[in-house]
Amino acid sequence: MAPDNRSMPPLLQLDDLVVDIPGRPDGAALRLAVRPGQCWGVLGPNGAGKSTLLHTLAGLRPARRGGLRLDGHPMDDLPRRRIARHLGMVFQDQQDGFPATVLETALIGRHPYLRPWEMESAADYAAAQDALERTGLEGLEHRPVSTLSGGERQRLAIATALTQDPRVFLLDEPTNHLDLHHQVEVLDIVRHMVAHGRGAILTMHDVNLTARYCDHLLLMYPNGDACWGPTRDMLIPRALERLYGQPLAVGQVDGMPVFLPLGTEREDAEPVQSRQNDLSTRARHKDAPAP
Ligand SMILES: Nc1ncnc2c1ncn2[C@@H]1O[C@H](COP(=O)(O)OP(=O)(O)OP(=O)(O)O)[C@@H](O)[C@H]1O
Repeated sequence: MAPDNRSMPPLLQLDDLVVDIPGRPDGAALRLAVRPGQCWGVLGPNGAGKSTLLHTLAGLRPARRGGLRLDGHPMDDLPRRRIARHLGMVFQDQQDGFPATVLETALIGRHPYLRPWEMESAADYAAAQDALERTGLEGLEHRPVSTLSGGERQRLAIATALTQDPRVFLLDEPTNHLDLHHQVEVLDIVRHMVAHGRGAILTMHDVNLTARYCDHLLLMYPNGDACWGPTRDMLIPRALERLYGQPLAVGQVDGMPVFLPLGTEREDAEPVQSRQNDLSTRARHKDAPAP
């Protein structure tokens, strides 16, 4: 049975945090806690403020109101190095700051643990190598990052965060640029880290993968509203339709809800309830034509 992590002290706590989205009135004050073993998915349409929230949680931009606590300590009181050991951020788009190889880039994850001018140790190299292997980048160690494909670059960003080994992973669209197999592989890695006592917050656009991998959801609406809670309580079709302004069909696969976007141009669009389909794998396999 999964441990009841509600009794564990939060790794990251949002105390009535209001994200500062330029030119917009105050949105909802977020009061939630990320505990060891929890994976939070942040869903919302383009421009709702998901990346801005993650940057705020990483301490890269100030909140408009409220505060953050790491392990119970106000983040404002903590030195940057301590924060960098606690929080690992993967950005939505990776920038090539300066020419570097794949291995050198993964090793950046060890910087919060090194003194100024200290060289990486054999253990640091081993951590980077292990992260590259876990993300399927072994063999590319000496390639310039500029030669990587979009998906390889995204996996390198995840590998760098794994090398950093933070307590909380802040991942801005971690499945960006990834094919289906690598999406699942990366989310399995996140799940593994979470199962080993880390916490994670992921912004995502794929509702179905989010529902499958995240045990908690935060829904961010474009008007600044937000709601959050355990995933099983949040997957309400009408709430998701309102979130995206998008009609959805709802089915089931292996006992999990599955949401499919419907065309918006149909005038005869039926209400959600009557569009529910049984997409269970057993039903599909039974009805599938013989190969
Ligand atoms: N530095 C800035 N100056 C002005 N506006 C900004 C700035 N940063 C973000 N914004 C605006 O804030 C809003 C929220 O942006 P954000 O990138 O957080 O949204 P998002 O939910 O992550 O979107 P997406 O799903 O498209 O990645 C957007 O309207 C964006 O244009």
